[in-house]
Amino acid sequence: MENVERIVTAAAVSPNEENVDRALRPTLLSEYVGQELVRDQLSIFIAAAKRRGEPLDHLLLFGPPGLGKTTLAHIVANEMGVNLRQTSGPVLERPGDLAAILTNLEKGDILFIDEIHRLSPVVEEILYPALEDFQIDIMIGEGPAARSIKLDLPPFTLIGATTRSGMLTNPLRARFGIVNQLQFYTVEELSKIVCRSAKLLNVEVEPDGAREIAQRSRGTPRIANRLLRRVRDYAEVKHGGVITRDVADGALRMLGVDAKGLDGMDQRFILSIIEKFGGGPVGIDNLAAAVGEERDTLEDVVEPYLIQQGFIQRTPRGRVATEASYRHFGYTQSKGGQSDLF
Ligand SMILES: Nc1ncnc2c1ncn2[C@@H]1O[C@H](COP(=O)(O)OP(=O)(O)OP(=O)(O)O)[C@@H](O)[C@H]1O
Ligand SMILES: [Mg+2]
Repeated sequence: MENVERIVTAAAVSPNEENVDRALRPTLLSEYVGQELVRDQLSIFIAAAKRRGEPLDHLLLFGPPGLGKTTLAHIVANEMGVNLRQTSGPVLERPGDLAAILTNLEKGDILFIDEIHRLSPVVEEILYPALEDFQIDIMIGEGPAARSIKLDLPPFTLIGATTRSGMLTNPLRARFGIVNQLQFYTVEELSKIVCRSAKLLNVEVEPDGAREIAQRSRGTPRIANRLLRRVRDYAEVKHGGVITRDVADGALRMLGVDAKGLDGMDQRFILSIIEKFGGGPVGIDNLAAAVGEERDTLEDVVEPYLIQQGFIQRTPRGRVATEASYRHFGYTQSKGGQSDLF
């Protein structure tokens, strides 16, 4: 099914947006806003690895889309002063695809594999000895003449990124020395990101305007940057270009993003639980059918923020709408899960 474009979807929606992403990407750890725990850890590990003249330990980054995994991988390469080779799980179809990349790495390089949970099992097999002993076994020739040879690789660092750490196999996960989970950003952190991006985009934004955008960005820098660009258009056409709180509010309202940053998909998701399934519990497959969206998208993109904000709960019997959901949509929750509009 085609994904309808959501204004607050966390995934990059177009190649053009990926270019903007790149332009707004911080390049140093000190410019990377928030994620303090991750930043503190990495700065120590990076300093130690550099002092020993060794590559950094293999690093796994996980968390919902748009929180800064790719950005962080590039920052690590930059801080280590090494090259970064970028690929992704679905692109590496055959063992040879990965072997070709591995044998071309230089000492200390970083190999960044995005969507690492989507590596095929045969490709993953090649990766194990590569990560552990910096060696790969490759097959040369075919049939009776086929033989396996061992190749030494230069020491390198793998950075794996995934939105679903639960889908990684245990042997793969065990080979990462550092595992970091990225968290949703606070409004203060997102305000900082909006102000920084505004400067880079040459847009004038008042502190209250930045805050208004931050509050409605679903805890996600990519969304904050996207909303900033849309609000900028609105400000230029209607208000001489300056983003004030009122301008941001007007623009976001027009775009259908509500006061909590929930967009049409979030709203449909929560309202289905309340209106079609009596508040839940309801299984994710039934919900996916009810809102016309794929299960994976709901689980990776829509749900994490709604859970973090306390709008829904995941229980063993299915999804449940919380009191906060009922309140947000103007319902009272009466006993027995029935709901009435005030
Ligand atoms: N900590 C941060 N500080 C400032 N800007 C950030 C930060 N994290 C992310 N960004 C901004 O958000 C954009 C999206 O981040 P990024 O592409 O790294 O996300 P991602 O986690 O790799 O997403 P995906 O799962 O979709 O690949 C970046 O272009 C960058 O401008
Ligand atoms: Mg990415």
